[in-house]
Amino acid sequence: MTNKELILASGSPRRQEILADLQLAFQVRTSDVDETLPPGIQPDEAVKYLALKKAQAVASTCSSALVIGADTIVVLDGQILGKPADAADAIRMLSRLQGRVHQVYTGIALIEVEEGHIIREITRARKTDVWMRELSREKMEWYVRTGEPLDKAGAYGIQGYGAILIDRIDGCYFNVVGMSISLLEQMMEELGYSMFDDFSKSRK
Ligand SMILES: Cc1cn([C@H]2C[C@H](O)[C@@H](COP(=O)(O)OP(=O)(O)OP(=O)(O)O)O2)c(=O)[nH]c1=O
Repeated sequence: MTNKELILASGSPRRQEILADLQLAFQVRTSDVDETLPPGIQPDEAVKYLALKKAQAVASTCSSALVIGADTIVVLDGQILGKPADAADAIRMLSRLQGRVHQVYTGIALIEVEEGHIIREITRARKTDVWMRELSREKMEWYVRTGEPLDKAGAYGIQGYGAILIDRIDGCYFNVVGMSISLLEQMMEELGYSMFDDFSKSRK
């Protein structure tokens, strides 16, 4: 058992739901980091870079904690697609993704803080291949009208109405939603913790 707090440094409702569904005791603390990427950075490095930035911004305000940061991007033909700027941008993104396979990368950063100091920090990234089916203009317009695409990388959410757009995936489903549970547990184990032994609500 640990006396550390588990802190999710993310405003993403999807990431909060992932941890809540696992019955973990955690707090949410967000920061406002600049998400500009260094030019030419590779996708797996990009998501680790941003996940770490988000986690570091929150870790610097903690006294005794394990802080989780994460970042998700969609990559098509090697080009990074972030969140759409507006509905027209969402249609543009979906037009490019439909009928094709793309990659979703999510980076996770885990930072251990003790007595207000960062002791250890690790970052990992995972990739999932996602096949989106062919979509008519009407289908894309309907989907964008649901409002779902606007706050999501690649303009879709596999966990919502977006499920009807996706034919199949190769890799971790939770990695597409915003954070791979198995990768997070693996990272916790690397630091000598376990989600369920240390942060399960039933153990508090
Ligand atoms: C591809 C895909 C992305 N997404 C979401 C996950 C992330 O919330 C979002 C990518 O944006 P991120 O910048 O990774 O995260 P965020 O801005 O929502 O939250 P924060 O920066 O505070 O951590 O896209 C889905 O919910 N479903 C999907 O299928």
